[in-house]
Amino acid sequence: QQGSVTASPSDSMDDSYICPVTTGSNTLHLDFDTGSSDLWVFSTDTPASEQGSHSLYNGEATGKLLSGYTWDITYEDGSGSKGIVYSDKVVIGPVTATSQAVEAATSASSGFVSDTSTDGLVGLAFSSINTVEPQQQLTFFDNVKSSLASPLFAAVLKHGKAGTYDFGYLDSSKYTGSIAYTAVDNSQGFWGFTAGATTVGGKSTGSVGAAIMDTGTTLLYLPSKVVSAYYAQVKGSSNSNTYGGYIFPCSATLPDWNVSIGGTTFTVTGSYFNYSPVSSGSSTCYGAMQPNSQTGGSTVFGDTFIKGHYIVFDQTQGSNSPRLGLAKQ
Ligand SMILES: CC[C@H](C)[C@H](NC(=O)C[C@H](O)[C@H](CC1CCCCC1)NC(=O)CCNC(=O)[C@H](Cc1ccccc1)NC(=O)N1CCC(N)CC1)C(=O)NCc1cnc(C)nc1N
Repeated sequence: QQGSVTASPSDSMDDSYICPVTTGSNTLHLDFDTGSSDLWVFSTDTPASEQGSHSLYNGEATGKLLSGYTWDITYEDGSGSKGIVYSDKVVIGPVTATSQAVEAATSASSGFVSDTSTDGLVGLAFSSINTVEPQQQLTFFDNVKSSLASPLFAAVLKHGKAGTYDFGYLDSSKYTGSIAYTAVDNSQGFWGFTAGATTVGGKSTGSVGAAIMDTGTTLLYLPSKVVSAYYAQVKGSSNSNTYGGYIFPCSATLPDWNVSIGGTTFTVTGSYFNYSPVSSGSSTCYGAMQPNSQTGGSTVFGDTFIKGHYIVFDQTQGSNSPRLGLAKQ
């Protein structure tokens, strides 16, 4: 099988990208996250006080309870959720997993409860970091990959408009030039890779090193040397304690940023580095490139990098030789 599902920005800042997913017989809007490996949803098992206006999965109606199984996840940004586990049919686009572990939330942190755009997450990192106990469960991709035309999925996210996640095939109409491949280190359960030399305005701004490709992270978090060299090219920028990161006048001209990955140079358009005003109506803006000290030291290529590129999460060389493919959209 193979197929594509629409991925829509959750808000005007491209904070995350949301896709319709049918779990059992209900369609929910879920955040596809290559930085975690649990598929969890708001459900009829979520306390009514926490259900908010979310669409709900009804495990009792369509799923098979995995008796005694639990899950409990905490994310980089301190948010989290936990609950019980069903096995059920999950359909993404035209791709079906017949017995997918659907993790029903019995509690979720306040950010999830109030974020009405998202009814849960589809974890697409490696199953080695799935949090279900007593027996770890497989991700949607791991469940379907042997039935896909090719064992791969592609993220085709866009700035301010709908893109897609494609499962099982490469779509040459969605990228230009050729795909550059680079080896993945999945020892920590992530789509880890090595990024190389960076330049801004023709000047070298240092090398990046080990990084992860994470659709579930909004911004681009890089070594401080690279970040400070970038903002040195942005008039009026500063690293603000007040706002916990680099800020600049919203009128500033933001230069493009270039990075070498898999022997090819990729560019993030300067305007993508304007995340948003620090508060509504302010003429001071917050940068979409920030130091990796904000992410516990991990260098994370989040949506700021991913949107505008064609990123292939690929196991065609075997599940022990995962790789990332990158191309320009
Ligand atoms: C099995 C755990 C799993 C691997 C887990 N993985 C992750 O945390 C990475 C994963 O991609 C998660 C997935 C998120 C979680 C929140 C909901 C949306 C998806 N990414 C992050 O936590 C990166 C930091 N957060 C973000 O980038 C969120 C994403 C978001 C978007 C829209 C709405 C709400 C949240 N963005 C914001 O909060 N924004 C508001 C602030 C603005 N400056 C940027 C945008 C982990 O590393 N946990 C270990 C961990 C635990 N505790 C801590 C403190 N750090 C940790 N790393």
